[in-house]
Amino acid sequence: MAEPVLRCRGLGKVYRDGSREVEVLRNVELTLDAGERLAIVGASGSGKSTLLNLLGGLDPPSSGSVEVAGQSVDGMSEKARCRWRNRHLGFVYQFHHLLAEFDAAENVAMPLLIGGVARSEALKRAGEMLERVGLGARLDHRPAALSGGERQRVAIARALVASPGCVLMDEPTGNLDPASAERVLALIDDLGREQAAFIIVTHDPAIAARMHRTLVLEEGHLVEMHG
Ligand SMILES: Nc1ncnc2c1ncn2[C@@H]1O[C@H](COP(=O)(O)OP(=O)(O)OP(=O)(O)O)[C@@H](O)[C@H]1O
Repeated sequence: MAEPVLRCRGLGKVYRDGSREVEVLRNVELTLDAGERLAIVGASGSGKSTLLNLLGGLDPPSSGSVEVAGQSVDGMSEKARCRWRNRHLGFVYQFHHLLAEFDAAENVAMPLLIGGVARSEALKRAGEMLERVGLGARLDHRPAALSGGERQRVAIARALVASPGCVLMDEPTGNLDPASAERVLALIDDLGREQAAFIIVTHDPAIAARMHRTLVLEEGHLVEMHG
């Protein structure tokens, strides 16, 4: 049987704020198969962003483990973790997090450059990816010269350019008008069919309905959504 793209076991997160402890995640179990598209929903403050940060190795869990492509992040050095993240994961955040001083093609090329691909090849592949997201005419525009929807499409191109097994998205359309949001979602449908598994955090039931499976975070537990 094929190995899952991502698996977490007994995942827990407690934030300590002075003498106060907030237990945000409790014993979260999740298995994501290749090509699977999963929505995570839950009330504001239920821990969705926290979970995504743990899954992406951006923040350490208080308990439990995360494995991506069969490899656990536990105990990795910072450098090894960055390499692991760059190789296996793509990220799309609510706010694009593009680098202001680089143009669209350079931003998209970044995961390839970090992964050791030569600059000319990286920029060529970035250009092809931007073409695919409908931004072939914007390669040399810096983020400030792009609309919100265009920036988000650049961020999606960047997340996918190195063909990661898994893409983590935190409210990727939360910040967009309905027409731009639809364009971004159509792109996720399209690109998702071809390659990566996706986990998308969303408040929007209509977006969740487009995924294969929806899980809800409730009182720290991740459970199947019913009805
Ligand atoms: N660094 C931190 N220190 C202390 N508490 C935190 C920290 N980060 C998040 N929290 C708390 O953890 C809980 C979960 O936050 P998180 O941002 O993961 O929720 P969310 O479901 O993504 O919310 P939203 O939908 O509003 O973005 C919240 O109660 C928040 O206040």
